[in-house]
Amino acid sequence: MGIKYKLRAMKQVLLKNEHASVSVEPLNSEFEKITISHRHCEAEISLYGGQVLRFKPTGQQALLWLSDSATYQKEKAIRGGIPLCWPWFGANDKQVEPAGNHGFARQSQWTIDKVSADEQATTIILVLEGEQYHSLWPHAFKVVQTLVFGQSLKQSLAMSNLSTDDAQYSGALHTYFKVSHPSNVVIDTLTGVNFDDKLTGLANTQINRVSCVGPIDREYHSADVMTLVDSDYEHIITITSSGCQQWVLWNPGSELAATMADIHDQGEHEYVCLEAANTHWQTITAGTTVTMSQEIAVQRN
Ligand SMILES: O=P(O)(O)OC[C@H]1O[C@@H](O)[C@H](O)[C@@H](O)[C@@H]1O
Repeated sequence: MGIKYKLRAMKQVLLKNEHASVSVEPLNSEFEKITISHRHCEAEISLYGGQVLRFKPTGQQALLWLSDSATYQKEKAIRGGIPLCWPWFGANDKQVEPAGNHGFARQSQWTIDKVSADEQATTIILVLEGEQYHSLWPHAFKVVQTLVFGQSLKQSLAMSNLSTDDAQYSGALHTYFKVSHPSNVVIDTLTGVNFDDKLTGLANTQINRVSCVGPIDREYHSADVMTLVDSDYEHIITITSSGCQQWVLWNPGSELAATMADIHDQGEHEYVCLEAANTHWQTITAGTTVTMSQEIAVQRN
């Protein structure tokens, strides 16, 4: 089982120095959030899901979308920010019965391991660990998420298999990028890349510039650096991944979004998900650690 989680009754300052202040406070009666203020950025993280909710580099647009209708409730995932899809991505295709999308990490309480800040950034390290934690993933494990909030956001997920058997995982850093409108967004770095289209079930190659207007749900087989250019926000977001073999591009489009209670009215016109992912099963050999990571940086265009 995972570590028993104890909710703090009131706001607690975790760190305050000449560079940053970091505090943790109740988000509602069950959950807590960490708030970070640094000269280079403002950010928030929910300990439920270990999920970055907000990141705004100083002098720039907020980079992450968070639904106004997001639910903050056990056994539900928070819609927005950067949900952690782990230890499986999408539906768990090893199971006969549906297992629930995207694993259990985004529906688990994470704990704070370390907080530090210097002139360049605030670093937060969160941990999720357990054994027999989920019937579909019984392995003893420890996942360490390191978040470095500075002018950019660096995020890494180090997954340790502490059991004596090899384990398999798939996963994604499921980033909801806040955009002026998906039709204003260009991701030319996907042009020429092979993809699996989850809506048609067909494999294809991206010949022309991809449209980010939903419905779109594709797994692009590329580990290249991605650029997301938003003509109205007049900025370029650069996303660099490591330990990830795919980029998933997802926007539900209006028809599906209208059926999703946790997307506020017209919310699907405010984001594009571009997810650093391993959509196929990967092995974590017994006793070893593997890492998925990304860096998100923005510049004016
Ligand atoms: O609604 P969820 O479980 O957060 O998933 C959202 C989407 O996440 C994307 O990563 C998947 O490719 C989509 O198929 C899925 O619909």
